[in-house]
Amino acid sequence: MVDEVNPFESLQEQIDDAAEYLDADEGMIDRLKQPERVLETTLSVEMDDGSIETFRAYRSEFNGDRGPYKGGIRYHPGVNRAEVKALSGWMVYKCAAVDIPYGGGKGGIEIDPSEYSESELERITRTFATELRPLIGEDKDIPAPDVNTGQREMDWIKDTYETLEDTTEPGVVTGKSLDNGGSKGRVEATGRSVSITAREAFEYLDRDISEATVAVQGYGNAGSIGARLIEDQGADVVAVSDSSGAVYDPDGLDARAVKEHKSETGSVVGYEGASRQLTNEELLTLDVDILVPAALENAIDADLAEDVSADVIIEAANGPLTPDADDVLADRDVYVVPDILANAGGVTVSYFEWVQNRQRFGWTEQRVNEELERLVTDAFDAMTTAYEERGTPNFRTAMYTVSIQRVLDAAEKSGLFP
Ligand SMILES: NC(=O)C1=CN([C@@H]2O[C@H](COP(=O)(O)OP(=O)(O)OC[C@H]3O[C@@H](n4cnc5c(N)ncnc54)[C@H](OP(=O)(O)O)[C@@H]3O)[C@@H](O)[C@H]2O)C=CC1
Ligand SMILES: O=C(O)CCC(=O)C(=O)O
Repeated sequence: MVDEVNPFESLQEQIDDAAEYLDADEGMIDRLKQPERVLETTLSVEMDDGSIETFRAYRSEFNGDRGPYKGGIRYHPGVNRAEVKALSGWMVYKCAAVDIPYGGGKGGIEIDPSEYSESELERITRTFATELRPLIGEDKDIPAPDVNTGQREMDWIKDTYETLEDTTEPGVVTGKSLDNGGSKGRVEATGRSVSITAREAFEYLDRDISEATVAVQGYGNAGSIGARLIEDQGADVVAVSDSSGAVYDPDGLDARAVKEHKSETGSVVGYEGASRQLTNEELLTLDVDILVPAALENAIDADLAEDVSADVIIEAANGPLTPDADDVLADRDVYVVPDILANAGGVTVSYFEWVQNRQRFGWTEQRVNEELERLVTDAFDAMTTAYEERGTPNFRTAMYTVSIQRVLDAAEKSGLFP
């Protein structure tokens, strides 16, 4: 990872790059480059042995022009203020890309959750939810899962909020378990948009995805399901990795079997169907057709980008390429489907979950997946149209021009600046 690149500065650079193609007031663009507010707090929590431990925690509300703030909660030792600000900004432009009525937010706790028991994690999460209570609500700010959080944490947050508020408000968080008001298809949704956008990119380039080879960095929710759904289109997933290393087989791994192995042993490493192990760096530069970074920010910098051999990159992770890497890849004609579209399936089905919660009416999985397909392919078309008509250097800048214009239109038409 390239730690010295500040993801918040990357976000601002991405906005500036797109603004060059828009006829927008400079002040309006500056307004879209800063969060509206950031909560930074310390959680003090009792451990199982009776000691007290403290944790830094954050929630950034970036922009609410198009609707309530929306975005996940991350548990990771690398969480910090700049990262959370960047992630919340990316949410704004992601929700606008798929045209769902949300702004952007993101939160996190600086913690390695693998070092804590389930009961400690529950107390940590409930303490965070208590701190978040004044900010969140189904019309205000709606958290969801991100790295190292999932249904369990969302259920705890919902329960804490509803208890403190003495209400029933399932739409206060999304990504909940089905038993607690979650949506069918939410667990698979991020991987599903990864696979839909891979298919669309191959169609756009007039290539056959069933002939493609694929490497996936990160084998959690986004990466493992993305791999499985791309494999279902006939492609060969030849390499996958997690934080312990990578496994490789030129004839193709079995994405489901690797996931089972990881669930049983904690890592993809040691999967017996692989012909050999690789480092994460070797995986990122493998000679494959599709590369799917699905771990964390800054996985590929300009130097590494020179050695990337894939033709198409589908950004399942948020912010996996530095802006300099983007420039190198555009010069080398590597197509990058940007995070704000490729992984937008997660927040899109979160939106469907929120709609179902408000309607008190559950949708079938078929309906969820059809609506997801429609919103993601519409966004892909809007991106490629902007790419061709505006002549942007890459898909990312094209997608940002579409998203920023939508946010600007909402702000202007609401009479924000009479
Ligand atoms: N979950 C969601 O709905 C969404 C997630 N995303 C983004 O997708 C990315 C992954 O999130 P998600 O799948 O939810 O998270 P998970 O926690 O489910 O998985 C993260 C995966 O990344 C791996 N990883 C972490 N560090 C490295 C590293 N240095 N090298 C290789 N692999 C690494 C982890 O390995 P290990 O298992 O060993 O810890 C794990 O397999 C993030 O950028 C997130 O913001 C975007 C949209 C929605
Ligand atoms: O489902 C959501 O609301 C947000 C998911 C998320 O954090 C993301 O898209 O990065």
